[in-house]
Amino acid sequence: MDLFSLWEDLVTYIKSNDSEYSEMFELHLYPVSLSGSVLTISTDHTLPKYQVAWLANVYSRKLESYILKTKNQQITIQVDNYRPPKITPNDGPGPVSAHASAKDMEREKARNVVPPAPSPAPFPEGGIPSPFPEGNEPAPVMESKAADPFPEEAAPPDFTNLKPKSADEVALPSIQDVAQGSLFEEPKKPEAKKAKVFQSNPINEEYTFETFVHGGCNDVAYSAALAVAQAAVNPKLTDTNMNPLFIYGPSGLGKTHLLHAICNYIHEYKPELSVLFVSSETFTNELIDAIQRHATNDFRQKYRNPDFLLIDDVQFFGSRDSTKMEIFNTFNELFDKKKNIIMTSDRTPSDIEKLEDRLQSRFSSGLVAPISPPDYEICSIILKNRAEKQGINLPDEVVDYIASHINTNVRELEGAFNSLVMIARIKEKPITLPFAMEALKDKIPLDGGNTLTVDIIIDKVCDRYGVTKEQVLSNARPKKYVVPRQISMYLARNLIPGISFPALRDKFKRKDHTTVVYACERVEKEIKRDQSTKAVIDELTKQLKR
Ligand SMILES: Nc1ncnc2c1ncn2[C@@H]1O[C@H](COP(=O)(O)OP(=O)(O)OP(=O)(O)O)[C@@H](O)[C@H]1O
Repeated sequence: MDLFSLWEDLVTYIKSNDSEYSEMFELHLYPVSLSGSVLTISTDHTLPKYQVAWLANVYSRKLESYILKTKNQQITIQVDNYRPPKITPNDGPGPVSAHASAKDMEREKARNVVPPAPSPAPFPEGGIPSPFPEGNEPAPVMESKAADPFPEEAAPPDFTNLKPKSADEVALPSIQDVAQGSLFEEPKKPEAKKAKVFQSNPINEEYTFETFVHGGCNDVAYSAALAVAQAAVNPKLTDTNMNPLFIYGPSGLGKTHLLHAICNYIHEYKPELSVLFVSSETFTNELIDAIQRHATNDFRQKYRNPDFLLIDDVQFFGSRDSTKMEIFNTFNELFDKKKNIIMTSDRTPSDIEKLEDRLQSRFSSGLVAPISPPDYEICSIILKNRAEKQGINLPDEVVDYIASHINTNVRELEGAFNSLVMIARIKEKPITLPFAMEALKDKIPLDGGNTLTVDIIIDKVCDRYGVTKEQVLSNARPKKYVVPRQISMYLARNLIPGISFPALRDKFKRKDHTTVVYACERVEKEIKRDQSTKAVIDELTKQLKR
């Protein structure tokens, strides 16, 4: 395998699988060397460090696993963030390991803040042609061991294998700008932590950026959350395009984890900032309480002053006028004061029917970042991390078995892992594949289980209500069709992990996905209001999950 055939292969892969990254790849990246099992990629100096970190920490892993799968070779990708010239020869960005932790990257940054100065060409003679126009080439980054504050870090990239290659021989892939313009600079931990400023919801210290496993399904949300937290530490990095940050996706995929991670990060690096983290329910309840006690000033004092307001599950915001008005005013005031607002929801702002238009547009005015169900790789890493943390010996075949069957909801994945560990402890048995299959048979049917589909759900509901599928899928308005139609929509949305409203719109042959949103909310309300509806839904759910 040589450098350029590997590179071309990666380019083809990126173009066909992640075409949205193509532009950035083409403009900013090029292969530098393939030395042993290390592929070094360089970025030009215009690529923000934040995106370099994303490339090094998120996307490289995906490329590595692609190489492993297709070429059966364990390659590590290093990203050399090529920066403009430096005044002193003592500083310079070393390669960012594809597996570097956030802390590693931060240390790397510390060596990288020096103004430009004229200096020699970036590559040794006979090396790869510079991607920069002649005369505009940035100078090389000089490393000096004596002055290196982090001598244990990896050596600079190996340029010895470089062969000349003209730019048009290499189609350059690019990485999409997932969190625009966030330059990544060194946060410094304060010497002594000040008093904790968190209010309301307690923060789980385990939920950090380090413990969040990220990849293609969640990297936009992860990167944006990290960027927001980093901007708190270094306000120069603040990107107003990301305020508010709105993270959405189905249940159990780590949205709340990311909110905790932001709080933990700020608390670690900038504890003097005030961070208020609440659920939408807390917000609504406190508002109602404040109105009843004639204490709305206290409420406003609390909610309109924090540097960061994080609100979880905003789809549950109440629909009272007073709540809507208060959210609107709180939002506007924080926004005007350039304070940060981060929200999560199980759907996009425009899909939250109860929200009036002006709130929907406020919530959508920053970055709306999706989280999708995890893929097999992410699930495997999460399982391995859990097992390692608890000192459990989880054989690879068990990891494979669980990750390939439960890979749509991390909460369920964790539940399966916890049950398995618990049963093994109670029975005092080692965890083997047959043991795991038996222990998890409620969660993973031994026959492999039928994958639940919208059609199966509709059939089951039709049986229950004595109507036909055609009637459910028609536009007929009699109640005897509307009820099973709405219940089918509700069950499909809740039992098929990751299914989106637009996908349900198509399955149910509706013109507009808001019909599905409305149906789900309607059924949710009915379940709360009416015990017999709840019983029917519970029964159908049980049958469908069998
Ligand atoms: N990518 C991930 N890496 C590590 N742990 C994760 C990841 N995604 C989710 N988890 C874990 O899964 C569990 C559920 O996550 P979380 O509560 O953040 O989900 P959520 O999207 O907020 O769900 P809901 O919408 O139901 O509130 C948590 O224990 C969380 O730490």
